[in-house]
Amino acid sequence: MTTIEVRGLTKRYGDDTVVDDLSFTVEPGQVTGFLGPNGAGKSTTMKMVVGLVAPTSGSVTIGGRRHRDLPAPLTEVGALLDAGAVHGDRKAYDHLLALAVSNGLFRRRVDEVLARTGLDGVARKRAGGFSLGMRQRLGIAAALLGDPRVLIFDEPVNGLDPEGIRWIRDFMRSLAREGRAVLVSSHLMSEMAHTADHLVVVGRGRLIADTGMAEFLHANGEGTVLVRTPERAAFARRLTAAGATVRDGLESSLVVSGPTSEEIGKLAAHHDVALTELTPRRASLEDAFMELTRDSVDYRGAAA
Ligand SMILES: Nc1ncnc2c1ncn2[C@@H]1O[C@H](COP(=O)(O)OP(=O)(O)OP(=O)(O)O)[C@@H](O)[C@H]1O
Repeated sequence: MTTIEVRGLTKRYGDDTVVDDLSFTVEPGQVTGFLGPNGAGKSTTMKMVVGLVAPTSGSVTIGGRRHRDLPAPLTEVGALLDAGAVHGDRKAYDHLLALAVSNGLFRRRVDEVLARTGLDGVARKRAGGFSLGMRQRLGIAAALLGDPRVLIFDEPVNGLDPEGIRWIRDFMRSLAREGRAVLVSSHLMSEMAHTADHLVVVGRGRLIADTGMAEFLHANGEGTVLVRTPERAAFARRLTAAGATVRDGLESSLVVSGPTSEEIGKLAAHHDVALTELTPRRASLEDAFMELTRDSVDYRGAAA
């Protein structure tokens, strides 16, 4: 199983430290969301993974080896870094064929990746006429040419319409289900909530959080239930006796974790307690992310 191991990774441009002693691991079989505000150093880190930028110090390895030591890099790691980087006058098929041939890959992979990304119908069309969504698919097709175990995508859904976003999300999930390690960057928490199993959050080049998605959701309120009742103290005791964890919420409410809202409703009915509110809470991920990165946003609007 191939992982990406980032250890003490640092990049300085002059006096600016844009990636600062970053360490994390991207595990196979899951989507790792790489999240941070604009300018946090995500793209620079991804470029260091694939050897396009040299680290000032620290290391990044793929399956234990640095990118420059991989004998056939495209068969180990595929990357979508900039979807615009395709010759506009080249046909999709020819673009992929040139990449395959120059990297010693089988020609049949071109047809395979075109089919997998749904581009077989436009393979003989010039990439210059492609929509942004189709250019993204072509970039993904190129990343998949060597059938690599590790894939990295830099802001793949930026600028796409809802259908394009849905397609990319589902596609990344299917790559992870095949046991590949998938690293995808975004500056939108809401995007990650739909896609990632694991989260690596950065701000000003530094690691802010490295956590499972489920843990992150739970820590930020997902799975709790807001309860209001005129018999607040008595019902809180009943809930605690039934094994729930109860804390005081705003405006005389109770925030209950453990049981579902249905179980809480049944417990109330059983003890003849009137409830005036019973609301399962959804975590506000965007709020949680803003809170996490509050001190590391470079340029904030005047209203913030
Ligand atoms: N070649 C370079 N020379 C000097 N500074 C650079 C260079 N490349 C990136 N930077 C700076 O490094 C910082 C991090 O940039 P980077 O693109 O890695 O961030 P990012 O998290 O991907 O942000 P975004 O979401 O805006 O792309 C920025 O302040 C950027 O201006």
